Amino acid sequence: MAVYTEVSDEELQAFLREYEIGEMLSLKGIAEGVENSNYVLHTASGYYILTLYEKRVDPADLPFFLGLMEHLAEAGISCPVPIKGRDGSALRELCGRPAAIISFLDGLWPKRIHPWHCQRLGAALAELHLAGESFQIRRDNALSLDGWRGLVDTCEGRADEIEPGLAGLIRQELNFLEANWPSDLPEGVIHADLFPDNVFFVGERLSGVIDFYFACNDFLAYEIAVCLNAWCFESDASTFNATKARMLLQSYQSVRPLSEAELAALPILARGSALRFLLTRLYDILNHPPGAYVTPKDPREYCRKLRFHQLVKGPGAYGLG
Ligand SMILES: Nc1ncnc2c1ncn2[C@@H]1O[C@H](COP(=O)(O)OP(=O)(O)O)[C@@H](O)[C@H]1O
Ligand SMILES: N[C@@H](CCOP(=O)(O)O)C(=O)O
Repeated sequence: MAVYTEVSDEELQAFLREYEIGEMLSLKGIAEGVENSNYVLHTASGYYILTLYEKRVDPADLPFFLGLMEHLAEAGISCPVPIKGRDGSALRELCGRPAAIISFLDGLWPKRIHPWHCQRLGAALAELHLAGESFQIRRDNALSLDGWRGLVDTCEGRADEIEPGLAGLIRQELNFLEANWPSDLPEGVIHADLFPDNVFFVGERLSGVIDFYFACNDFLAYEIAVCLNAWCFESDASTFNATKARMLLQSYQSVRPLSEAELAALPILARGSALRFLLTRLYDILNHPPGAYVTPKDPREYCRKLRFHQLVKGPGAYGLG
């Protein structure tokens, strides 16, 4: 359950006086999510999402996240739009936390992934990458190579509690990635957490993308690798579904063709992406406060995905060629 901060009726009413979105009708906490406190807010003018940004979000990054959503929505990407108050600002404070209201997106995230989901995702991702080209603010990816080293240093002492041999796996993989990580691929704004729970569908139409709170500048092809991991494995997390990957890659390339260098880099980018989610999940499970509402995600899923990519010889393994 992701409601860390409770909001009283009085606090909410005072907060809403800063907006022109009508009288408050109801406020309901949202159980899903990990990072922030999210509520569905119903007012006389419709439904919205109220987010209170919790301690893992650096307030200095919020203008990037909110500005990006506004920029992408203006460019025609279906994503939440930050709602501005009477003073023209979308970012203010509630219950001692930075807080914002964003528009509500219709749709449901897919619990079971079919190849057609991956096809819709590929084109939407490429459109997002193109729309991000003209966004002026920059945010480096704190969860790329440098960040991974910090997480390995913090976690490796207790990693074998989760799976025997895990400490060795992550140390060796980090060494490999540090020696081989590409340096000259096309960069741009990426969502960086484009998992199925952040992509909504209405029927077979992709209705929108949410949760831009990891967005940053990085290799565009790294984002594709994140999606290959999050969308294209079967539920055992070891069996890779090359049909889903082909649908994703072909559809992406129908909007933004990938260079030879980007295609050749996919296996190492997929290894890096697997290590990134392995490490953040490992950190979260090792530092999970007893009794906390949020259920930590399983890092071992990403060990299995990493082991798959370690055996990959080239991009053909992802359904191409
Ligand atoms: N703009 C939105 N429209 C509709 N539902 C949303 C929207 N933003 C968030 N949600 C709901 O809130 C849940 C958690 O949001 P998310 O941004 O993923 O949280 P967190 O960043 O804490 O992980 C989502 O799974 C979805 O159900
Ligand atoms: N997608 C990450 C966790 C981040 O959670 P989200 O609810 O903010 O998408 C993972 O699966 O490890």
